[in-house]
Order: sequence, then C-alpha cells, then structure tokens
Amino acid sequence: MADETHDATFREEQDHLSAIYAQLCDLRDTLTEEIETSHKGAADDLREMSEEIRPDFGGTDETMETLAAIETLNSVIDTYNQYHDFTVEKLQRVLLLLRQPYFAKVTLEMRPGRPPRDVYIGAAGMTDEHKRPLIVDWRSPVAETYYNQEMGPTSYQVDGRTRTVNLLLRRQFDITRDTLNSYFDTTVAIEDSLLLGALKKHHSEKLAAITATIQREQNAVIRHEDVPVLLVSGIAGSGKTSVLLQRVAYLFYQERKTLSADQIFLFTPNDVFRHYIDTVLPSMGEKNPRIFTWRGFLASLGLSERGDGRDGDPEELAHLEEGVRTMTLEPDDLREVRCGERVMLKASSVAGAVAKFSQIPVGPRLTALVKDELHDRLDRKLAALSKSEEVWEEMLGLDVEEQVEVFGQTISPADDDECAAYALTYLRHLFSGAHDEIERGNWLRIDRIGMRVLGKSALTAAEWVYLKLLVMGGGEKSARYVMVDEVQDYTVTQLMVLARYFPRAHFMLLGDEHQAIREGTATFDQVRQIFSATHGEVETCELLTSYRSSPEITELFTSLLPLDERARLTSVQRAGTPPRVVEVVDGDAGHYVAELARIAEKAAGEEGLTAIVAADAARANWLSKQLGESVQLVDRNSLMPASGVVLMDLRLAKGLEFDHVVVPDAQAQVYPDTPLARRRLYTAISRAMHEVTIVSQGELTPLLAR
Ligand SMILES: Nc1ncnc2c1ncn2[C@@H]1O[C@H](COP(=O)(O)OP(=O)(O)OP(=O)(O)O)[C@@H](O)[C@H]1O
Repeated sequence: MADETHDATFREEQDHLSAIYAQLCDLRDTLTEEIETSHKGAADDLREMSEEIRPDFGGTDETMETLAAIETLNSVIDTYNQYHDFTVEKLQRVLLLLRQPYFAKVTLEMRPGRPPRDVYIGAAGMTDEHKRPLIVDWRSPVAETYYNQEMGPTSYQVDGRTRTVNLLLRRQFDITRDTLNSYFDTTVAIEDSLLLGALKKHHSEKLAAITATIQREQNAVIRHEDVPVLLVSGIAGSGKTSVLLQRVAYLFYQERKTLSADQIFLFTPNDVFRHYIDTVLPSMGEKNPRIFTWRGFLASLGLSERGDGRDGDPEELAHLEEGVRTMTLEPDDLREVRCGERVMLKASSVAGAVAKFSQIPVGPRLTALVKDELHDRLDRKLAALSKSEEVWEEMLGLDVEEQVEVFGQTISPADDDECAAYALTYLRHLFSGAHDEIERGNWLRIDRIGMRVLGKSALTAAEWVYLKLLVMGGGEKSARYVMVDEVQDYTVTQLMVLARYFPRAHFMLLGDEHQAIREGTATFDQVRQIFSATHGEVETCELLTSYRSSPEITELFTSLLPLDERARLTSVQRAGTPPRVVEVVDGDAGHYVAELARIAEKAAGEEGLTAIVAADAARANWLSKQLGESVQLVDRNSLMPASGVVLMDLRLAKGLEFDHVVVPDAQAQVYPDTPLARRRLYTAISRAMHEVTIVSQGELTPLLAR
C-alpha cells in the first residue's frame, strides 16, 4: 500500500484522477446544458405546433386533418425523446462516475514489443470528445484481465475469441470523487487489499455492489457464457446473491440493445430480503428486474387463495402430465365465452369448436386450434349482428367523440352496406374483450379437468398452474432470464412449475444445499433432473470461499459439514474474534433469559447490528416476550435497522448478514443431531460477519460439542 503524498506514483495518479474528474465535470455541464436547451427548444417547438392544431371534428375532412396534425406532433415528440434518452443516459453515467471515476488500472502489453497501454476500469465506460476511452466499463472484454488476477501472460474473450496479452501492472484504487485515498499494486494473485478493506467494514442496511473486488471464481460465473441453465452452488457468504446481481448488470451490458428489465425475473426468499438487495443494481446505474417471492408470483396469477402450493406432491404433477396425454375434453370441461355479463358464445358452441378437432390430443396445439375456431365463430356472430337495425341505431346515436374513438373519424354511412360495415367495426370495438377471453382460455374449466384427472375435490395452486400450462402451453414467454436465489429452499413441485412457466427463459439457480432449512426441499440432483428435462443441459459452477464471515466463524460453521467437503473450503484471512459459547448449565429458564438479556444489552452498546436468530417463529415470539422492548422483533414487513439488536426467526434471516449473531436455544432439543437441525444451525451461524455467541439452555447441542 502507498498513500504518502511524497510518493511520485501517488502524485502521478492523483494528477491523472484530477484531470479525468475535471473532464467528467465538463461533460456533466455540457450534457446538462444540452438537455436544458433541447428541452426548451422542444417545448417552444411543441407549443408552436400544438397552437397550430385547431381541433375540428366538424366533418370527415376536418377530422382527418386534425388527426393527421396530431400524429405529426406525436412523431416530433418521439424524435425529441430518442435524442433526449441518449443524452440523459450519458449524463447518468457521468454522474455515476463522478462518485468514483474508476477503481483499478491495468497496464497491458497488447502485442509483444509494442508500448504498453494503461486501461482505467470503472463502474461505467466513458470516452472523450475524440471517442478515446477515458474509463473502460468493468463489463467490457478487456476488463477481464483485471478480474483474472494473473500477472504476466493472461487472456480475455472478445466476440468468442481469446486474446492473449501481457499484464504488466494491476493497480487498485481507493477513490472518493476526485480524491485518491490510496492505491495498491498487486503483485501476487491472491493478495487483494481492496477486498480486505471491504470485508473489514461493518454491516450495512443494504447489500452493496462488489464491482471493484469481484474474485476470480465469482467472475467466472458473472461472465459465464449464456447457457440454458446455470446452477451455482456456493457455501454461505460466498457471494451468490452478489454474483447474481453483478450477472444481471453484465447481461444488461452484453445485450444492451435488446434486453429490457422486464424480461428478467428474480425470485427471492422473502420481502425483507428483497428490500435488502433492491438498491444494488440502481447503484450500478442499472434497473431492477421484476422481483418476485413465490407467494407474490402466485398472487400475480390470482392464486393466493389456494394456499402456497409449496408442499404438493410432485407425483401429482406427473399424474397430470400422464392424464392430459390420454384424456379427451368433455362438455363439462368447457364453459361459455363472455364479455362482461353478456354471453357471446354458448358452452355448446365451444363444445362444437372442440369437437371439430377430436383427433388431436389435449395440449397447446389443440388449444391453439380451438382458439382460432372460437375467434372465427365470434367474428361470424358479430358479422350477423352487424346487420341488425337495432345495432345501427345504437351506433348512429354515438356522439362525435365516441365516433372518433371507435372509427378514427366521424361517420355518415351512405347505404345499408356501409352501415353494416361500420356496425361490424363498432361491434368489434365493443366486444374486443370476448376475443381476450378466448385467448386467455377462460372457456376451459381447469379445476374441473384437474379434479377429474387426479380424482380429488380441489387443486393446489401449483397443480392448477401446472395443468393450465400442460393444456394451454404458454406461461411467460417474454421472460428471457429467470434468476432463483436460495434455490435449496424450493420443493420439486415449485421448481417443476417454474421450469414450465418460463419455457424459453435461461435460468440461473443459486444456492447452498447445506442451507436447506425446510423439510422436503429439492436436492441439487433433483434440480438438475427437473431443468434438464425442460431446458437441456444444466451447467454447474462452485463458489468455495467465504467472504462474509471471519476465518474463525467460517471454521465453526464449516465444522458442521462432512470432512471431505470442509477440506475444499476457504475463507479470506483477516483478524477475527473466536466464537463464544455460553452453556447455562442448570437449565433454569430464569437464569437463561437473564443471560440472554445480558448478552443483548452488551451487544446494544457495541457498534453495528446484532441479530438474535431464533430457530422458528414460535421461539422468536417467546424470546421477544421474555426480552421485552429493548430487542426489536423483526417480521415479514420490517425494515432492518442499521445498528442495535434485533430478534428474528431463521426463515427471515435467510440471505441476510449481521455484525454479530447470537444463536439462542442451542441445546439438543432444538438442535438435535439430525441433518435438518445441522443445516439450520449452519445457516444461523453463517449469518455472522465478525462475532458469534452461542447460548444454550442446559447442555449444548451435540452438533457443536467438541
Ligand atoms: N468479491 C467480493 N468483494 C467484496 N465483498 C464480497 C465479495 N463477495 C462477497 N462479498 C460480501 O460477502 C457477503 C456475502 O455475500 P452474499 O450475501 O452475496 O453471499 P451468499 O453466498 O448469497 O450468502 P448466503 O448463502 O449466506 O445467503 C456480502 O456482504 C458481500 O458484500
């Protein structure tokens, strides 16, 4: 490390930073001015143009003229917007960089014998007025040389080809705006001073981006080639969630012309976790994807009332698959097509449409054919209705504005044929909802079909969605990427639904089998089977280093794992405190609570956030009553405070981290020597960054006894 102002390199780097910072400030001013001027110009132009438009819907010609003028005005607005979007986007990047222009530099010999090139790497890319790079985006190909953590010959991928270069210098910077706090030259691959600095910090209310310190094994996941299914298996605190979010940012960069935020779906364990991560992407200058919890997903399908559908038997889904393959639709499986209150096609007509394709098996193809037939039938019905004088009368009674809305103009039909033609347009407008009903498949009684196939009286949410997908196909076809964090907590049933619901999406599944804290969740072998059946080969990446927890804490929670696995895991070496174990031997509840209260009180006086992580909700509630208001009980809707002491159920602590974790009730009744209890204890302890206190009422669990 070098941070002395006498250091010539330090001065050179500070000068470089000052120069870049000044350029960024100039860019900010120019762009802001451009936006203001164009805004004002646009505002003036638009005012002038819209004043010229004299809304006149008096006759057909006048109406057409008015509409044409409005259309021209709209296209002028679009052009301004496009220009505006580009400038605004560039300004956003400049503002992002003004907080920290860059965090690293690599000096590369691109070809032997050529003069080496300095590349400064930052959260976004920026060029000067001659299009020369000032700062290179961390996601650009050449930035990979920084993340490879290899001195000397190294390589990076450009458009699928490997480029070999010589890395002469890898320098990291601690920078705040235009001030260089320090720099570090890395000479050994594993030495990462910036990382150590980041890991020493106290807990923060929100997860932070790890752009500047992404490690080699993490980089391999973030920059992984686009495959149908990527399963990332990583120990507690190995950065799975961080990697997931960096990967989303990477995909946005890679596919910036085509990928929009609403094409990425992110599944998180609960709402507390969702709040914990929701500022990471915005802080990187990117948008958040669509974030769901499993419950939220079911609610979006209107299925909340059917329970959470987690624990349903996957065999039932297999039965549905088989059943659908061999069944035929019966009249009772069908219902009429409605538009509001009005029946547009009777159930018998729907049955007639289905009967036309009796040779085709039940499934998406049949549904598509029946939908076409129903659309035709509806059209024919509307065509017949369009001859009705009653409809004509109603149509001719529309006022001018309604006419323009329906026909794009006012109408004055010359004869019956013209009247019928307008009436058809009118009816289509009026009953467009019926076509939507046909498309949504609301003429199929999914519950009835499912109950018949499974021989039971009600379907779970999972069975209902699954059956609908089997019969109608579909799901969310616009989804291009689906990310599932904490995948070890999903059941086979849930994963089968997700795999089918997103048939075209590429999946990224992240988890830790040792953190499966519920009974009956899918093993990673099952995860692989499910997705290889629907999406093709599943690639697996491993993350073996713990970043969250000090070496002492990592040693404690990895001691709960089988020996052969333990041997492969590492943590980042830094100073830590040994975990404390408190056995309240006499088992008396009063003594036990007093001891916990003492620990909580002491923790409240310390810096950072302490969490008392109870094994389940009932224990969390009991402890809350005992400990009183000095300890805040966290529920599903709580926001996490920055410091103090909180108490929560292990389920809500999932994915989160705290400076100090207290594991209460560490006695054998609560943590017996069973695989599930072992995983729960591992999960609870691994929430800790710097300190762990284990407290048992009576003798300590055999899982931790030495
Ligand atoms: N490369 C890195 N640089 C700096 N900090 C990192 C890095 N990787 C991970 N961390 C930090 O380690 C902590 C754990 O990361 P994260 O929550 O992403 O891990 P995880 O594998 O999802 O954990 P868990 O399985 O326990 O939920 C976070 O505070 C994160 O910022």
